[in-house]
Amino acid sequence: MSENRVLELADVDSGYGDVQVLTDLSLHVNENEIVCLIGPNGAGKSTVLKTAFGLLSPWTGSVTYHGDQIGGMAPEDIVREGIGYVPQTDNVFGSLTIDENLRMGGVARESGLDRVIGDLYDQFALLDERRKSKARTLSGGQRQVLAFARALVMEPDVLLIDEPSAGLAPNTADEVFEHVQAVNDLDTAILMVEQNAKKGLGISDRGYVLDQGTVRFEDAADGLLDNEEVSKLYLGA
Ligand SMILES: Nc1ncnc2c1ncn2[C@@H]1O[C@H](COP(=O)(O)OP(=O)(O)OP(=O)(O)O)[C@@H](O)[C@H]1O
Repeated sequence: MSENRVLELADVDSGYGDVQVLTDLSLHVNENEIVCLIGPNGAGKSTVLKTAFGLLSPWTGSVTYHGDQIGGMAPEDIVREGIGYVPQTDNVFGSLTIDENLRMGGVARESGLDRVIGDLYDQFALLDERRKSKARTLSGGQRQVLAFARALVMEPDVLLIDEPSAGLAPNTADEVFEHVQAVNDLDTAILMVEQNAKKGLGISDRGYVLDQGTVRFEDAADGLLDNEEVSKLYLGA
């Protein structure tokens, strides 16, 4: 294996209760990559992130982080290992200030909290300016940025992001995608679920098309964008 795999799901079956959603699903994220998961509603994209983050245990198959098994570990332990997760909704505490939200993101840190939060304020000026404001006063796009920053307080090697552009106006979504790229530029690999497949792939290195709980296509992002079958079936072309 030439590349350095941060996260890998291999031959995973997973689901809710006795309802199977993922079937024999395999995908991976290499160091410093942005990988985009696309596919129709209900394909199982969010379920992949939940299985990688320990919110669901794989029924069969393996989930590995830097080659170590993490399948079945609890989310609080997975966070300590170095995986961050930004869910699609309810990803910040509206009644807490921006600063309090960031500190909550670091409760599992043993040291260095002030240093890392200082670095995040340097990176995200809009958060720095509003430190003492309640998170509920932020716009949808700003809230999304706070959710990224909160997950970054643990300095993860890989960040799982569920539909960062959901519910945002196109211009705001573009700004959020720029922040995703900025996070990646600082050496955090990203596995992102995105409904806006063209834009999501547009900022990604590689992508996977999920349908009915399994991978139908995988390729470089440009390759998926240029693939006629993928375009016709999944990109609305
Ligand atoms: N908590 C749950 N309990 C039972 N079934 C669930 C649960 N969450 C999701 N599902 C089902 O799992 C399947 C896959 O859902 P998932 O949210 O992973 O799809 P998705 O590809 O992310 O779709 P969307 O774009 O609509 O979010 C769907 O049929 C959904 O109804």
